[in-house]
Amino acid sequence: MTATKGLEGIVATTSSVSSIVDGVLTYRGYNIDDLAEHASFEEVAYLLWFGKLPTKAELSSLLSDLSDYASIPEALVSQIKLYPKDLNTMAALRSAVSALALYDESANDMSREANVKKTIKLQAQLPTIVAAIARIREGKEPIAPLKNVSIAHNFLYMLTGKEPAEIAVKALDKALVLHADHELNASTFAARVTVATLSDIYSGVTSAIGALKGPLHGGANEAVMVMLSEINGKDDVDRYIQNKLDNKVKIMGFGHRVYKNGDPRAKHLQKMSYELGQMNGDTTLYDMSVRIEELVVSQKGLKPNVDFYSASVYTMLGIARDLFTPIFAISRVSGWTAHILEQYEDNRLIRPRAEYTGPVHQKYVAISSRI
Ligand SMILES: CC(=O)SCCNC(=O)CCNC(=O)[C@H](O)C(C)(C)COP(=O)(O)OP(=O)(O)OC[C@H]1O[C@@H](n2cnc3c(N)ncnc32)[C@H](O)[C@@H]1OP(=O)(O)O
Ligand SMILES: O=C([O-])CC(=O)C(=O)O
Repeated sequence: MTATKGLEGIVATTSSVSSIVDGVLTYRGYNIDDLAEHASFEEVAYLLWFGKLPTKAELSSLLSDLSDYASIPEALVSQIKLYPKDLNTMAALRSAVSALALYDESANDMSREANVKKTIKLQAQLPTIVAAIARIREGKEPIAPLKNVSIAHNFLYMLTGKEPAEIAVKALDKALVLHADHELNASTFAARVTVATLSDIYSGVTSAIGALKGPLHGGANEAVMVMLSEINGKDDVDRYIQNKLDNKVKIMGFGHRVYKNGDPRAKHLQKMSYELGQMNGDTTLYDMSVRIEELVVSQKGLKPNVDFYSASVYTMLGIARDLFTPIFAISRVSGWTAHILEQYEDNRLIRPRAEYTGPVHQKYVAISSRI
């Protein structure tokens, strides 16, 4: 038995949810460029869950379910109020989603029907939970979700209590489309491993949130913003990046396990970053990002991934840095749950082997004789 570090190149499952072939990302066979240009996030979520684009009637029924399920239990709000104010938002989200299972009578009902309902509930409730965490940690009361608006619209509204600008809703909606699914990324794999034991959907999503939190995965978007805020304007980019590269420090938002010629989602976020900068009359973050890209591409041959330009996009939308990764979760829960449903459909326990590298033939030594 020989291990492959990080399971690189190992095909661990079959899936019909999304694919990456020759650098092209598709959801259920639809190219991400096409979806980013034309589809709403809710249409994409429907596509991921049910394998086809919704008709008008199907979409309107989904929107109505999402609206009906968007509130969260009062007891959960009370729990969030007990979290420390200087919380880590992803840790808070992980805890809150785990707790959500306690308030769902059907949490352990493993029928397809119950799991589809929980899928839609999780999608509806995650934005409400994230907005509640964001407000409560600032000492504010959470804001109840609006009825009959998109997830992007509702989330921005629940953060501030103000009607969001149409351009902000459109930008966030597109970002949600771009983040919705990504084949067997680490958090999706974590979700599939968890539910393959026939554990419940909340356990799967809680595992996934834990995996997404790390800076080598979803946490990189926040780390990109930390980097941008440490750089003193465009003229300071070269000094800062050179110093990191000379010291072999990774530049967050660059590189990818699967894409070696660039992440197809990055160009959409780059364009949004440019457009939002133009609209706000300040392209500093965009300009800095472009210069960072030039340096990292020329010196390391590494291209930006989905996390790189999303940092400047979210900042220009007025969103706090520590909400970037939770926003990733708001989108990716659509993909996680699509994979969980797929796993349940044709399940087998996921249990690979490890190549043992420790000592052998050890003899037990009584504690009195140990040194
Ligand atoms: C949504 C997402 O999850 S997208 C990914 C988000 N993560 C990041 O942006 C974090 C920064 N990037 C990385 O850490 C990596 O590129 C990963 C984790 C995304 C992919 O990692 P892997 O396929 O395991 O590549 P690995 O980390 O082994 O890197 C291979 C080589 O490239 C280098 N490298 C990889 N990424 C970077 C980077 N961002 N900056 C500088 N060097 C890098 C490594 O140092 C390593 O060099 P070495 O061979 O000289 O030691
Ligand atoms: O696929 C990966 O390894 C990481 C990624 O880009 C994602 O999850 O969107």
